[in-house]
Amino acid sequence: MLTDRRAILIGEAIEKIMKEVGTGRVEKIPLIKAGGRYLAEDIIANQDVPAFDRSLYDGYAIMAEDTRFATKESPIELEVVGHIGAGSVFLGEIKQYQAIRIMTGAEMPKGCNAMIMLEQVTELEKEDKQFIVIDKQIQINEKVLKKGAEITKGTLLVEKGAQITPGIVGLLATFGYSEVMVGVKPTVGVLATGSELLEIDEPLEPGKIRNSNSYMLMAQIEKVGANALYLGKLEDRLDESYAAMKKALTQVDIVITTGGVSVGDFDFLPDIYERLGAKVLFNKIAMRPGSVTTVAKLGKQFLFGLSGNPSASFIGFELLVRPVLKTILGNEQPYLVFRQAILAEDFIVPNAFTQLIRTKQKVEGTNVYVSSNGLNMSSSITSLVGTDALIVLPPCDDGYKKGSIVDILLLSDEGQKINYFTTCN
Ligand SMILES: Nc1nc2c(c(=O)[nH]1)N[C@H]1C(S)=C(S)[C@@H](COP(=O)(O)OP(=O)(O)OC[C@H]3O[C@@H](n4cnc5c(N)ncnc54)[C@H](O)[C@@H]3O)O[C@H]1N2
Ligand code: MOO
Ligand SMILES: [Mg+2]
Repeated sequence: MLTDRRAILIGEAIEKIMKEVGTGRVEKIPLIKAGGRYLAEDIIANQDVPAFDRSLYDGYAIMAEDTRFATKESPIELEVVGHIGAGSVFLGEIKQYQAIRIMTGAEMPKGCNAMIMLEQVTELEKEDKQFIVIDKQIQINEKVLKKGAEITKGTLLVEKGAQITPGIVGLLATFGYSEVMVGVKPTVGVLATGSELLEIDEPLEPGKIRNSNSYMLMAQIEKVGANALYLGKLEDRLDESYAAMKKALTQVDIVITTGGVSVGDFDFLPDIYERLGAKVLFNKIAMRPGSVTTVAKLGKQFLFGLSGNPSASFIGFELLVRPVLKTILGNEQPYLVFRQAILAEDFIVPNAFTQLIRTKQKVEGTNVYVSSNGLNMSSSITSLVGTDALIVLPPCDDGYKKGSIVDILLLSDEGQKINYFTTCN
């Protein structure tokens, strides 16, 4: 069926969608499961770090004043009256010209205000007593990490919305968070449409193809951090497809469909949205691939009608679904990271729609070069392999020449090996 379609700009499409995203639910989960999730609470220091003055090295805790006149010519001797490792506390009293043998991380004994490393003293034994000889002046607080030197109680450590990186996990553990509040993972159902579709384990038949989009989309959903649910594939039959969609809406938070969203005789998604009474936010975007991408809302639930063409489906997800899922998960910066790069080939075909070209970045020195990663067609699947960014070419009558500076959207955070074998010389 033919429906009225007005292509809107990608930016407008994203705005329309993002206006409709409510805040996600939150839950408390064990820290061990929290990596990669998004904080639903500010983390505030509930103690000083360190919580006590700590020795930074293995050696001797001393009173710095005792070394005031120590020199190579007239070194001083301190008697060693105790011995502690990390985790132990010296409970005695230290007097003038005494020292405590102390290990890295141990709490500084009361009365001691500096430490000296093992390598910097000479150890002596006299009449069954242990002594150290020091031949230089030691400053107050030398080699001691003072209580609160890193963080003082009450400091805001990490803001709500941050992704819990391994570093943040370490921080949370330091402050005793065995559980942490995070955004709940939405469940996203994937429903493929098309009478041509076979299951992936079925042998090919004439005119048929395997349902690759569902699996690709589920991997994209999981990569973002949401839960993916495979809802199967549908024949291009309106009544059955409508019933399947109704059922899907009871099973998941968001439904993504692929295919059946254009103007063909068997493209039933527009009719399904109408029958459901869903609010269609838009049904055409001035982008290629993915121009037919349609997004609707039924109550609080999003229905993403992605194109059936694999590259279009992939890009529709990254540009439109990803920010919604990230926002629901609690991320306040849900968009793809963008940077600039140099075009390594001509794109001189004029296009009224923004082109999004799959690319694999080539880094040479400080320059990043981009060109099409294989077949630049909506139907292409192989161009998605190795793709680590999308080149964004807004409409332009003259197209784009090799050497132009263009925007790219990053899809991967994988880097390149750097040369670790250099020095500053
Ligand atoms: N007269 C017009 N025809 C088309 C237009 C148009 O504006 N006027 N738009 C074209 C564009 S652009 C695209 S993109 C496609 C989008 O079509 P649909 O989203 O309706 O998708 P289908 O027609 O169902 O399938 C398109 C293509 O993708 C293959 N496909 C579908 N599902 C899967 C899947 N799960 N895994 C792998 N491949 C899949 C399907 O076999 C088709 O080849 O419409 C153009 N036509
Ligand atoms: O939507 Mo189509 O992908 O523009 O080729
Ligand atoms: Mg179609």
